[in-house]
Amino acid sequence: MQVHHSIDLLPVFNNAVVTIGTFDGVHLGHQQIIKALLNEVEKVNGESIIITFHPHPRKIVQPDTSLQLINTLDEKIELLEKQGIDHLVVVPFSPAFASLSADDYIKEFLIQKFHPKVIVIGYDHHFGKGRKGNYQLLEKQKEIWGYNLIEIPKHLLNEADISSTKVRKALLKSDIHSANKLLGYDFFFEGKVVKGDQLGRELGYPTANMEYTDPDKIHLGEGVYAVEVLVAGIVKQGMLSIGKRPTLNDTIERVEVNIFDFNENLYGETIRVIVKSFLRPQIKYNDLNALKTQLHQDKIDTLKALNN
Ligand SMILES: Cc1cc2nc3c(=O)[nH]c(=O)nc-3n(C[C@H](O)[C@H](O)[C@H](O)COP(=O)(O)O)c2cc1C
Ligand SMILES: Nc1ncnc2c1ncn2[C@@H]1O[C@H](COP(=O)(O)OP(=O)(O)O)[C@@H](O)[C@H]1O
Repeated sequence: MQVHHSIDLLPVFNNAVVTIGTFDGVHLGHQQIIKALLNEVEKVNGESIIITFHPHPRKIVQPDTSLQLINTLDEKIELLEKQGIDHLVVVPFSPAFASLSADDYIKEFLIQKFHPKVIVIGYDHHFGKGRKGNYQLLEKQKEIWGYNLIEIPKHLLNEADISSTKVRKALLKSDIHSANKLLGYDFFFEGKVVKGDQLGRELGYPTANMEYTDPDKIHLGEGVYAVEVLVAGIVKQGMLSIGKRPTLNDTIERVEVNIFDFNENLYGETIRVIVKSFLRPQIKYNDLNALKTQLHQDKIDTLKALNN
């Protein structure tokens, strides 16, 4: 997959089959759209192109809203790469781009930059200033510009009943089971390992405390989870805790992971956590000994969850 970060340096595409969208999550619904796209590509012997935007359009149009995205841009690139797309065009979304009228968006952007043979689009897709452009407008102009228009049928999108909003809601309420089912892969996030209170090692369970590396990445809800951890390219098993450490009367939410069969210094490293299943909520224990007993049980439960 070729990734293009500028719309002024695009190659000349051969029978471009394009689809446009945010694709946050690259969930099962998105994967259906991509299948439809690849199907058309085969028919016209063309090249598959996904057009996406960065930063997220909402950040430009409504600058005050805080975003909680399922994927960072790098994660999205990685996930789309696996779908077998030829080109990903990451359009730098700017106020100037946002102010293109729907007609100009079609003419100056879609036609001039891509000369599409086929446009594959969801029934609810909107584009151009004030989100005025839609499927009907593309339909009206298809003879003028000579593209074929394929609508992703409503039932295909609705039947699966999958949306990025649903995935976000599930993640926020710690429902990793539903989130992973909707995504069609296991949710993951990355963080830089920072210093904690150095208490973990005393308990016998050292935990790498993580700081999110991307400010727009969604924060998984509180709880204890069975996970896999990717450390320098190697997958390890472990248990993740997200919470305010009620036992210690802490007030800051910590994201920390104890990696099994591992004993190395990770400070400053970036690690990836792949979240497999929810074990339990955060609990306030009477003392550290009770917490330690629970951590022992969590490890047993994690191994059971990961290895069955
Ligand atoms: C799997 C796991 C589960 C945890 N569950 C709880 C919990 O239920 N309640 C709590 O107060 N702290 C919980 N913790 C957090 C511990 O209190 C924390 O790891 C310990 O205080 C060490 O902190 P440190 O990394 O800053 O040294 C959990 C940690 C892990 C790794
Ligand atoms: N099995 C392990 N799991 C997680 N971190 C480990 C492990 N073994 C060694 N470490 C290292 O020890 C640190 C965690 O120890 P801990 O006593 O909890 O300190 P802190 O409170 O600073 O996180 C990690 O940041 C990492 O550098």
